[in-house]
Amino acid sequence: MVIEIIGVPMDLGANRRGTDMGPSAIRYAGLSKALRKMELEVIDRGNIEIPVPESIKTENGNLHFLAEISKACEKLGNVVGGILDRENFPLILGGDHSIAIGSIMGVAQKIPDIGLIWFDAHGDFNTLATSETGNIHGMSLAAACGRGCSELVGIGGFAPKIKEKKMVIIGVRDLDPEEKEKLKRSQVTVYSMKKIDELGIAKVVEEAIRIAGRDGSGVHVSFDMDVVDPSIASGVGTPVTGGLNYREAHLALELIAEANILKSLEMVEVNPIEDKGGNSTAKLAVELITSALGKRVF
Ligand SMILES: NC(=[NH2+])NCCC[C@H](N)C(=O)O
Ligand SMILES: [Mn+2]
Ligand SMILES: [Mn+2]
Repeated sequence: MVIEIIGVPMDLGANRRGTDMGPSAIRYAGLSKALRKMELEVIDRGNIEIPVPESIKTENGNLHFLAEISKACEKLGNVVGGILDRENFPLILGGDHSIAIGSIMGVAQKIPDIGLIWFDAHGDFNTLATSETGNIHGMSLAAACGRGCSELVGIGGFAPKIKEKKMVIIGVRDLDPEEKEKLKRSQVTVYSMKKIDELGIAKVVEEAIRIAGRDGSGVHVSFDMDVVDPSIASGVGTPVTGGLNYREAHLALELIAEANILKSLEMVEVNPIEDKGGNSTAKLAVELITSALGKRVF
């Protein structure tokens, strides 16, 4: 399998600077080398250009950097589509989670009935009406469902990107009040940390694979590093205690690899500025990517 890496140095969707350095941090942690060691062929396509230099504030009403994020997402979607056209595997490095709108545009365009497994401490199910921050990284899942403003929802010229029935969120523990109500009324399946405590991560992932991977069309995995507990993933912009432990995170991705359903993968929200020890979060991201791509303990 040929893995094509594409970085998205984006932090305009978050309230804290630093996730724009995520792609560098993950590359520096040895991503290509780790993949080549698994005998995968790797092509690094570099980064998507973000249309705004870091210090310029062009805040757009209550949706910060809407135009810039939409533009970058559209570009990303086209690059991801191209990778799939070449029958290669898109590995997308974030960047804050707003970029998922672009990744999902690209995969859904090429694989119309694709499912989605979204690992996150958050729901990212806000719209302008419910967001308390105006940050687009808290709205990207909603946008993929066709909920929210047309500039986000309509990226790539089609909506919704994926049917809610084929979307699963794993690891949630921090929802805004109205976001929670909206998510409850949606058809998205949500496995909160409580559910993981009760059922165990293996059972949860097995069910997620069944729901998102139904009809054999494959899944896109969007992995927000803040789903992992901050004690081992400190380098994220919006940490929340009570997350997945080291083995739970690996097992989840090992099971997805074993199910042979993964069509594309994105790792987002790595923020090396916040990291508490030697780029450890990016190193963990590299390890988790290898698990998702089939590395086995035994
Ligand atoms: N991808 C993320 N880390 N999202 C965090 C979102 C936090 C909060 N719910 C918001 O709307 O701003
Ligand atoms: Mn997220
Ligand atoms: Mn999150």
